[in-house]
Amino acid sequence: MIVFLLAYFGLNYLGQGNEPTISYTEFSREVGAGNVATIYSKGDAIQGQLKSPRANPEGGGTYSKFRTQRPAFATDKLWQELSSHGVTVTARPVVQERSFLSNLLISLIPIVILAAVWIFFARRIGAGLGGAGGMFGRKPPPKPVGPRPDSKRTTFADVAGIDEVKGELDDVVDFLEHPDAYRRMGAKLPRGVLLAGQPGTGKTLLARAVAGEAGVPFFSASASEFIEMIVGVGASRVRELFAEARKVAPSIIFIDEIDTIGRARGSGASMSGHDEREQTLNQILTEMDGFSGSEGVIVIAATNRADILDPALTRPGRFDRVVNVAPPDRGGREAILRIHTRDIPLAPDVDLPQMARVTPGMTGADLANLANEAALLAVKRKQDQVTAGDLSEALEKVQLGAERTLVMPEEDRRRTAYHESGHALLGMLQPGADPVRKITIVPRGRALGVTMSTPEVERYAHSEEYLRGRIIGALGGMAAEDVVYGVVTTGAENDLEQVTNIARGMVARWGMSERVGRLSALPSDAQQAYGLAAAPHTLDVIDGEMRRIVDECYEEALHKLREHRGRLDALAGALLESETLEEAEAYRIAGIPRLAKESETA
Ligand SMILES: Nc1ncnc2c1ncn2[C@@H]1O[C@H](COP(=O)(O)OP(=O)(O)OP(=O)(O)O)[C@@H](O)[C@H]1O
Ligand SMILES: [Zn+2]
Repeated sequence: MIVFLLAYFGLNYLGQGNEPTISYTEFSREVGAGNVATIYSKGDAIQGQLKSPRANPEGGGTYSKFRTQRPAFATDKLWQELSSHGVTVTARPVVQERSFLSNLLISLIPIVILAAVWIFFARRIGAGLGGAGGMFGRKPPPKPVGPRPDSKRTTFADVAGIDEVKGELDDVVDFLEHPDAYRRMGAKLPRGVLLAGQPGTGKTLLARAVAGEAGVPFFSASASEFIEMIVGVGASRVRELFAEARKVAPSIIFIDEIDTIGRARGSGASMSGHDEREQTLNQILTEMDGFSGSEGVIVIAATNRADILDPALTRPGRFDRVVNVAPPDRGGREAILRIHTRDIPLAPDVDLPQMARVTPGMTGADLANLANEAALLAVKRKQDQVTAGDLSEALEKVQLGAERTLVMPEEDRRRTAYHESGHALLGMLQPGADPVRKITIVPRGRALGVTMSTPEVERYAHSEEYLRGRIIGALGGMAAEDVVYGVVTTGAENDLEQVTNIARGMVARWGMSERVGRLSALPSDAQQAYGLAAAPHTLDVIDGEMRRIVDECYEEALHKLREHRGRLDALAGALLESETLEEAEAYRIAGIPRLAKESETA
């Protein structure tokens, strides 16, 4: 672009000033002699070109280009004379006696106009007409990727290691397959499904597989595409996208990176582009609200920042189903490796279970990449099979090339395994506590691991003993690190938040502290509105009581974990091995009978 500009400017500027200025008389003589081919005039200034060159009056050589000035007294006879001698007259402004700068500016004008027109049309074409508006990196509007005969369609068989997630999408598939059956029953269907999970966990793949399973067209767009555009276009593209999808319903619309337009308003949005974002988001919401619910268009959106999404997005009737897509555990990684080595001839020494063992933390995309790198190595070495050596070399390469640490350091895994085992073990030991459903050290979101326990039946009132049990369980992670390593890490932030909330409730809201008494000691918002606030002295007492409860619970947690150290080690070891333990397995490994059943009736 720069090169083009200079060349254009240079030509224009250097092209003048060479020609001599001749007298008007001489000019008339040349006209009379029939030797003038062309003239340009502006006002009284004339530039022209002779048919055959003349000797230069101002110096040596000859000239054929010239300039002259028409005297004010020249009459219109000139015109007659010119025409009678067949002179081609072109009237047009001539650049003359201008500064370097104004010449430059004038030279730029046509380019600026051209560029503006160019951009305008490129965008128009790209935005609306389905043409090739690729000049500015814009993608053409999404075309449905339906079941095409030439390409293999993606199905659930192509997705591995995230079986629970597939299960959650089964009914979406069923609905897309038999929309009429649902319609007849008057059943309302999910309109939007939000897939939340870190990059590379297979969200796009999953959405594609839902379409493939149901055999319906798949429209895919990335939310960031919408806001790259000039204002107003994002929303109209959304409108088109939905119109297209409705035409061929049942169908799926997939919107990747929904967080780029769906982040909560006012959360770090830049000033520019803000409107466009909001308009586009509103258009999506409007389209979804406009669904009658039985049209058969399902919107699947993906994000790796579910935490920053505008709550408007997850309201009922919109993306009201949120499905978390976590990275795979060991078994899952093995299954994914199998899928991605389906078409690769493997040498007998390849041990996929072992590969799965040494790749904790890797996502499906990482593993697909790993398999491909190994195949590339084998080709380079002219082997006809991929060997275990290729795979481990590929692993090294993939890890070196990655920006983030793909494989969690063993040190962190061990610590996480103990942390989660601490939560779980105390949950299992505590009479009356909610049963432990699942323990995992597969990181999700910002958590390095998760221990889930949910009540068998919904409880509406909690005893003091139950609440203390919850606090002890929540402190269990920290306590386990304390017992095993003698130091604690930052991994317990969330746990402490929970602990604090429960303790505050016990002391200040539920009358479970002798010293504070049966007072609602921390005013609710409503009470504050009436000017009711706790006395400073009361706040001190509350603080002291909360500390006392939490300290007592922590002592008990430490005590119990020391007492049951063997169980703690067993759980942590099993977690390191398989990364995820389901309820029955967890209780078996800890050697604890499930107590939950009896206590639930209490
Ligand atoms: N669970 C899985 N099973 C099989 N292959 C997987 C799985 N997860 C990811 N992959 C492989 O990784 C590729 C990339 O995954 P995909 O694009 O679906 O991830 P994503 O979660 O949508 O990532 P992003 O957030 O970066 O868009 C897939 O095309 C597939 O080859
Ligand atoms: Zn924890």
